[in-house]
Amino acid sequence: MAVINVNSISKSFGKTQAVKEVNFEVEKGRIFGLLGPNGAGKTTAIRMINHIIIPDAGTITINGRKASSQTQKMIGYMPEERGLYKKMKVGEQLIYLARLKGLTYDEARKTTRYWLDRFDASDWYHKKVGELSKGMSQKIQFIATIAHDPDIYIFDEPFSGLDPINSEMLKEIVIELRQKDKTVLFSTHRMEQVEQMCDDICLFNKGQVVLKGNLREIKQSFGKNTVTIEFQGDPTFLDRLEQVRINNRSTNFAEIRVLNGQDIQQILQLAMQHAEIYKFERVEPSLTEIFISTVGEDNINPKELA
Ligand SMILES: Nc1ncnc2c1ncn2[C@@H]1O[C@H](COP(=O)(O)OP(=O)(O)OP(=O)(O)O)[C@@H](O)[C@H]1O
Repeated sequence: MAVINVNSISKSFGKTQAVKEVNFEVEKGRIFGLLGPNGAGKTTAIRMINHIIIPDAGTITINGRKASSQTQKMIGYMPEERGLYKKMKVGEQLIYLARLKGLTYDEARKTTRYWLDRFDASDWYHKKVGELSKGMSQKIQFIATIAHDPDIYIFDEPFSGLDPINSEMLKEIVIELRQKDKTVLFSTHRMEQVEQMCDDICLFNKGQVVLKGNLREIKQSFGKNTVTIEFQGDPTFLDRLEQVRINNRSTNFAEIRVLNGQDIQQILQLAMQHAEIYKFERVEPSLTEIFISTVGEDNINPKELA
């Protein structure tokens, strides 16, 4: 039985259909990524799973029980809009929130100390939340979500605002949750995080699911019609390639998706005429490429895909 079962849910706000007949399942002990361009309906779906808003149609079950204020208690939920009490001190706030989730004072204090220490944030115990930077309060919000040790976690854009060190720390903790057989669903625009963490994904576009399943299988199904190239020299030869789409381009690297039967050998030959080639490899497409080819370039602001 799936831990989270989303069955044909729809939701409109006035004339905007935010979510349209969406289905997906999240299995126990797995990390599930919810992806999609801005406005695709991810947060609306997440709010429905957390019973913050109610679907116009369709059903959601959590561990087999219809989503309700009761199932809300089974979930550690970090919403997109971060809500901490700015005037309260970090330590007392985390203890207060953990106690609301049912922990005794001693348990709440112990877990607060543990997680602040894990995030190198023990010094903040007596600081007011209002004095923290965006990234610092993001970490506190994350601790508040996980400290009571629920079995299900839902994070809406957990990496936004975090520097690379803290993103890495958060990633490690999410992977640890899976090792403890916890179930995690999170939304993100950070494709590299998804590639490194997720077992399964669901890609939304315009309120509908356009791609879902096991990440490994999805990548395999796209075939090895992509090359990555590392080179030294003038990168403008890349602009001369026809019938390709270039992603993840930098001064000495590019990921080239080969379209319409373009010959990979010709790409190599052209590259060798203009640059010193360090590496030329035929690979499965990156998730960025899968995202763009599925959703369509017109629907994406490139800045969305970090
Ligand atoms: N409370 C609301 N009232 C009116 N429209 C809303 C409301 N919430 C969401 N929408 C609309 O529903 C659509 C889906 O929004 P949603 O926030 O679910 O997208 P998202 O995929 O989470 O986007 P992003 O990646 O930008 O966070 C958008 O067109 C948005 O304007």
